[in-house]
Amino acid sequence: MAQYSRISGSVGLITLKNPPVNALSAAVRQGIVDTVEKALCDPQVKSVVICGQDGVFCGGADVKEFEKSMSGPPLIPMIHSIECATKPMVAAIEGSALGGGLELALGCHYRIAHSKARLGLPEVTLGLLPAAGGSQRLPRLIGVPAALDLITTGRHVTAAEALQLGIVDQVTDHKTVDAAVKFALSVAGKPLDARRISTYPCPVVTDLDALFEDVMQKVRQSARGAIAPIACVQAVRAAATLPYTRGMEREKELMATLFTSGQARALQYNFFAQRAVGKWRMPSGARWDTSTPRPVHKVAVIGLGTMGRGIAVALAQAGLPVVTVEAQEKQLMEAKRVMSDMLKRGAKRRGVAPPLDKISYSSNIQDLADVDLVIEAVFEDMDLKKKVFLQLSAVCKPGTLLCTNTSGLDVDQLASQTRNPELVVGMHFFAPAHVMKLLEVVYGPRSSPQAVATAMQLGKKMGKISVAVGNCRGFVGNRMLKLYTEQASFLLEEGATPDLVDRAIEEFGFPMGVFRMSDLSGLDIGWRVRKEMKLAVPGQSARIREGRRYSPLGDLLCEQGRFGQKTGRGWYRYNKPGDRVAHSDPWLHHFLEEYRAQHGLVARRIDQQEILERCLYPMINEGFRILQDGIAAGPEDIDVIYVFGYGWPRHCGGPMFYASMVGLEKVLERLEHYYQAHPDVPYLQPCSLLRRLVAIGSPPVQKWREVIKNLHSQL
Ligand SMILES: CCCCCCC[C@H](O)CC(=O)SCCNC(=O)CCNC(=O)[C@H](O)C(C)(C)COP(=O)([O-])OP(=O)([O-])OC[C@H]1O[C@@H](n2cnc3c(N)ncnc32)[C@H](O)[C@@H]1OP(=O)([O-])[O-]
Repeated sequence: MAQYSRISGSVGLITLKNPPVNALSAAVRQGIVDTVEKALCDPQVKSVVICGQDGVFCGGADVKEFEKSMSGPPLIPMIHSIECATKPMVAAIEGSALGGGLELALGCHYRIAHSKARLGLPEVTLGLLPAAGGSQRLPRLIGVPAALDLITTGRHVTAAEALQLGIVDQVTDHKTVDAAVKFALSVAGKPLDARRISTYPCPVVTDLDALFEDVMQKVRQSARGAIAPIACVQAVRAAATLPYTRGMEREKELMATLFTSGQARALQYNFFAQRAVGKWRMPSGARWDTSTPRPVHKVAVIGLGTMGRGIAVALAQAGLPVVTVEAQEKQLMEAKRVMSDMLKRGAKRRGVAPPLDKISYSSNIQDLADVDLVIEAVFEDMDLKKKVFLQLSAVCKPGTLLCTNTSGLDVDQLASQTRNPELVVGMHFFAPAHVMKLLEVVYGPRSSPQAVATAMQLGKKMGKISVAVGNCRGFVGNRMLKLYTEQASFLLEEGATPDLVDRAIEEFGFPMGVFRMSDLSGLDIGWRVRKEMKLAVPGQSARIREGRRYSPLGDLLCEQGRFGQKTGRGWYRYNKPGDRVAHSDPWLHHFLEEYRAQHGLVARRIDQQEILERCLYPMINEGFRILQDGIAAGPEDIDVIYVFGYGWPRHCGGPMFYASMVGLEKVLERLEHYYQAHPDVPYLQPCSLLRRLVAIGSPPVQKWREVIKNLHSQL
């Protein structure tokens, strides 16, 4: 909807009304067409201001409409008619002007923005391009290099940057609509020919071919298989080389390919999934909107290894006072030096003062008496963590939330050490914790909804995408990852090499293959856990343990001191310890051959399809088990965890969305096939939820929650 009024005698005011972001739904587009016509026909009106209600200009096209057949007036002619208007049209931009919202503003003759507004063309993040003239108008307005940057990354710019780039004409700290009305009065009756961006020639670029070649190469590299960034470059190239109308035809053509692509569906699903995970619910029925978080004014981090340091830095960067505790004096001093550097670097990047005074350092746990929330990040050892929780329970004031950053240990066992188990939750950060977006908030059977709400809110304050999940070994992310890494080792036993497996995974779109990733994080971490579980026994190379297939390859490498990058040797060879460039290692290939000979294994040719199916489908199957067990509330939770914590390519949606794209029947059939071929790997057996979904006709991923709910109600 759009509302029309006349103010200050001669200014027509059009207000977009579609909360919460005034997206350009069919009704809003119709409203704009009608009110623009009204303003142009009103002889009293000399100029027009377009604004959005509730402090938001416009969040762009209504993405929810993309799934339906299009109705209402199309966007392109609507914006074109605004540009052609014979009365000055002024966009008053508050909050956001994104995508179609900015394209609408670019159709106006002038743009006034509030200093806190943010502008951008983020269509690429939804698998699209700015196809309401944005790819053709923006380069004409701000030049090709700047437009390429904005359109291919989708980044939002501040009003100040928008002014500097020439996207807006004026920035105000006052009421934007008032400033726009004043401006509209001042330009009434002035000629408009020079204000119609579509008539501008695109600013000349010397050596256009070299520029586009360079940008295309960079985009291809960072896109990791995503098609939208490439189409964005092609569209801007059309703006730089073709007249406007032909450029618009090219924009339309490119958009047509993207619009119906699986990647666009995946990215748009992911956009809504990110928002869905904020609306968490627990199996008890507790929910995000009925649980009130406790106030958190002061936080503590105990244990200053890599994770603890990153967490404390992220908290300080979010503006929270943090008390850090590390028992060993030497480690404490080293952490202080490293964390100060991290804070300074981060502040320099963001152009702010480093929040050094937010962090205090102590070696005495008694200093945690007055904090509201503690995040324990000591060594991943249950006995040690239990001791820490016992101490915390005695030291902290009543009501302090006690959180553990364990990556998979039983949160409930830790809770049982404390006076108030309902105040214990897991806060599983991902390394480096001040950079990675994901946070798994893990509730145990006794965690209170208030504790979950508090951890979720703290995650939000820290700029994390937080997902609430239930308590089980490895939670969601690591529980699924275990099968992925295990399958990769099995593939080596059967004839693959680390390079072959990694190439297939990286071509799929992961930033790093499974073995490169293992070398980066260190093979010794998993080895230590397996030794604790008595699964790994030094000197043993048996391939069946606890009645099922086991690959001792990782253990055998660790026994040789090959821990990955840090030792300069792992699944790959590095020029020196700590080096990051992985080289294929003839030693390893020879070692694999000997290993196969020792176990009577005959190497066979393994193709890319098998690598992907063997690595990804068992993970997906485990994802279905996680849903069936109620550990994750819906497929969106799993997908968000994988995209933001494990590098799953966003344009494939996440493992569960990907399964729905591939077809659940196919996933089921391949799992059955692999289970038959490897009956000693129990988790290859298709899970009953997957079978159930296939049996009822493979409903779309958005409907799975309903099926799961019915399944649970029948139990
Ligand atoms: C061939 C056809 C030709 C078509 C031509 C199209 C051309 C055009 O170039 C395409 C586009 O514009 S593509 C679009 C390009 N635009 C973008 O990519 C901008 C996407 N939006 C954003 O980045 C953020 O929402 C804002 C920064 C706007 C607000 O952030 P915030 O204040 O943290 O708020 P929040 O929590 O994020 O959202 C609140 C609620 O609004 C919902 N919703 C939001 N935008 C929506 C939309 N466009 N739509 C629908 N819904 C949208 C959101 O789901 C949530 O709903 P819930 O039910 O309450 O959960």
